[in-house]
This record gives sequence, C-alpha cells and structure tokens, in this order.
Amino acid sequence: MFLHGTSKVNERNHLEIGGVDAAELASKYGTPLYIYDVALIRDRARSFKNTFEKLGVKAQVAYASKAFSSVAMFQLVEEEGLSLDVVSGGELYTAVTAGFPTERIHFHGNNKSKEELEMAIKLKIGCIVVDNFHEIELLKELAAQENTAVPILLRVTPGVEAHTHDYITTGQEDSKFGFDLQNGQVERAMENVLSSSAFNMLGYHCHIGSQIFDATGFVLAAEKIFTKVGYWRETFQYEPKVVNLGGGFGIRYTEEDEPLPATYYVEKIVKSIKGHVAESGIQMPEIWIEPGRSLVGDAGTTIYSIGSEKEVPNIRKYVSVDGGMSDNIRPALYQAKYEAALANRMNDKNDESVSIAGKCCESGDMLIWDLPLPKANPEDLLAVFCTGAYGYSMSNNYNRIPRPPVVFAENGEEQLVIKRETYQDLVALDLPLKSKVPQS
Ligand SMILES: Cc1ncc(COP(=O)(O)O)c(C=O)c1O
Ligand SMILES: N[C@@H](CCCC[NH3+])C(=O)O
Repeated sequence: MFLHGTSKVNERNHLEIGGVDAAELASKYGTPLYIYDVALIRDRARSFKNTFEKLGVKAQVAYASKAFSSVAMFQLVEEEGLSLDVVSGGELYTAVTAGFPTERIHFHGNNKSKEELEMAIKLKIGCIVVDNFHEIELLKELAAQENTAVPILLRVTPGVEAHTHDYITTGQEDSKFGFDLQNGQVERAMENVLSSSAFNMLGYHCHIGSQIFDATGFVLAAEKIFTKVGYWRETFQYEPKVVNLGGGFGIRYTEEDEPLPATYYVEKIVKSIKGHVAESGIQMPEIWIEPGRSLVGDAGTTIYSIGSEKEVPNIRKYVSVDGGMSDNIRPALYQAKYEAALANRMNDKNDESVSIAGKCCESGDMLIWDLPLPKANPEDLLAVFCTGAYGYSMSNNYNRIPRPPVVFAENGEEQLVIKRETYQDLVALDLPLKSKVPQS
C-alpha cells in the first residue's frame, strides 16, 4: 500500500487525509464518499507554476477542469493563481458561479454549440481553442454580432502517438480533434482566421493524450509545430504569441506506474521550445499547459462500505462495495487499475486476495481484481486511492444511484464541497406520464 500527500495511518489504525480521520468522515457523511487532500492539490499547482517562474518563462498553467469540476474546486484553482480550461457551457457556468476571473478561462471542445460560444464571447473569456472549420464560421457570425475580435488558439493535431490507452490518446493523425498538421488543414484555417477581423489569433494548441509517463511526446509535438513556424511566418507574416502543449502528465495509480515530477515535464518542454525559438528567430511565445489529472488525481480517495461477498470455489472471492461504476467508471472504460486498503484497519495483515465488485447491475462493474486485503467484514471501509481525476466528473446515475458527496480536508479541518445527491434529486427532472391507456 502506498499513501499520497498528507495521507497517513493514525494511532487508531485509520486512514487520515489532510489531518482528518477518513473513518470519521465516512460516519459523518456516509459512503461512498470522495475525500480530497487539498494541500496536495496546492502542492502540485505550485510545483507547475514555480518551475515556469524559475525558468523565467511567461506561462499559464490552466487546470483542465474536466478532471474534477465544482465551485469550490474552481475557487481553489483561483486561489492558487492558475487559469482554467473548460469544455462545455456547464463547466463555464460553474466557473462563473465560482467567481472565476473570465479572462483566465480557456474554452475547448470539438463541437461547441453556438449558444456555448456566444456565452463565452459575452463573458470575454481569455481564449477559445478553435477546433474545426465549422467553429470558425460560427465564431465569425458571433464576433460580428458582438462587435468584437475573439482571442483564439488553433488546435493542431500534430500526428504524435502518445503511449497510453487508445481512448485517451488524442494527438495521432486519425483523431476527431483539431486541424491536421500534415495535410494543409492548419494553413487553410490560418488563411481564414488571419484574414478576418473576427479573430485575435494568439497561437497554437495541441494535446497529445492523457496519463503519459515521459516528456518525449510533448517535445515531439513542439518540434512538429515549430518545424512549420518559419513557413507560417513567411506565408502569413504570423508568429505565435502562445504555444499551448495541453495536459496529460501521468500519475501513480499503482506501483507499476512511474510518474515524473511536474518540474521534469516543464523543464523539458521549456528547453525544447527555447531551442526552437533560437533556431527560428521568432520571439519567445508564452508557454501554456493544461494539467488535469496530475493536479487532482492522487489527491482524491473514495471511501466505500464493504457489503456482501461471494466465493466462487477455487476461482475467486468477490467482495462488493456500495458504489462502483456509477462513481468510478474508469476500470470499466479503460481497464484502469487502482490500489486500495481498509480505511479503518490500515495496518492489519492481508489475509486473502479478493476482487472488489461495484453494486451496479453489470458484470463489468468491477473496481479492482485480485486485491490483497485483510478478511473484511460488512461495514468495514474500503479506501480506493487516486480517484481524484475523472471519478466524480465522470460519475453517473446508472441504476439511479445518487452521486456521492465530496469533502475537502486540509490542516485537520474538513468541508463539504458537494452534497450527496438525494432520491428527490434523481426524480427532480422527471415529469409524469400524460397519456392514458386508450379505453376501448
Ligand atoms: C484538451 C485537453 N487538455 C487537457 C486535458 C487534461 O489531461 P490530463 O487530465 O491527462 O492532464 C485533456 C484531457 O485529456 C484535454 O483533452
Ligand atoms: N477521462 C479520461 C481521460 C481523458 C481526458 C479528456 N481528454 C480518464 O479518466 O483517464
């Protein structure tokens, strides 16, 4: 078992996060429950920011809010001086509700609606990351309507294969995202955008994928963009003020994962871009990045109660918990692996190997296969580590299971930042049937 950030085992043999006893939080708020180690999030944020500062590079670190978005989370991001990447009207609305400075918001997405774009323009957000030709046309219309020039980055697909799960790689040539670097799409987009008063083109964006464990892909993506920068300058008399290399920095879910510190990625990216800048003779652009998982992933822990068990003789023992793919779809979607321990019996000896089943009506709702664990009893608590990214944000109401609450813990204090959904919430949008069975 390995613990992250401020997590430790306290004198009661319980898991403690941010100085707060996780078992006590479970009894106060019920299970399942997500707990975030706020100090760890701050630490990660500062590490990205400070490295850029030390290297003397103008930068923006934008939290990719799809990893975990909530009003309190966005306020924490604002406190730490990061920018914010949103991908939908809903994330944008949450940011506004949190009072997040709109000029530090960047808007992504491969199919933003006209309404979403209008909302973003009216809010005067920092930039829209333009993904495709349809979006260029929508933005022209809206810019004219609002009588403004929209700050944009062009999302470029660099043709770089990130070594990660197929569903979370995005920079390869065959991708739904962005303008292809290889086949003239970027030039067509630039021609269009640079000749229009609707846009203030800040530069280029690319994102090669997620849960990546080396800097090579980022360096390669920068190289692919900069190979063309000279040509673009000649053709369009255009130099980027910003180069955004996206997110995707990997974290340690299990002992097999070997993540690199934020400093390493940032140093490699900055070194590579400085080299290209010197070679091409352009002004040093600002460097932007968009970490999501690496800011919040290992700061989150989910606490479940143990329930039923089933022994399949000579094959395996299933132990079920009171959540599952409704609060963590990653094992089912990406075969993602997690570590876990009994939160109320942390240092007890492991007696057996069990497989942790969720409570959803799906055979594929398995959270962890073959987990070494002490013999668990109903009402013991299972802590699944590293659920801070794409856990709550991808949670759902399958089987009409209410979403769990979220608690922030820091310096021995806790605060509830998202309430547990209720059964009333589940039916709040439902309307009764109008029609009646025809009478014969
Ligand atoms: C455009 C973009 N930026 C940033 C991210 C954040 O990625 P991660 O959470 O892996 O850092 C994503 C998600 O993969 C993304 O699609
Ligand atoms: N949701 C994914 C990552 C994709 C992020 C969005 N581009 C995960 O849980 O790993």
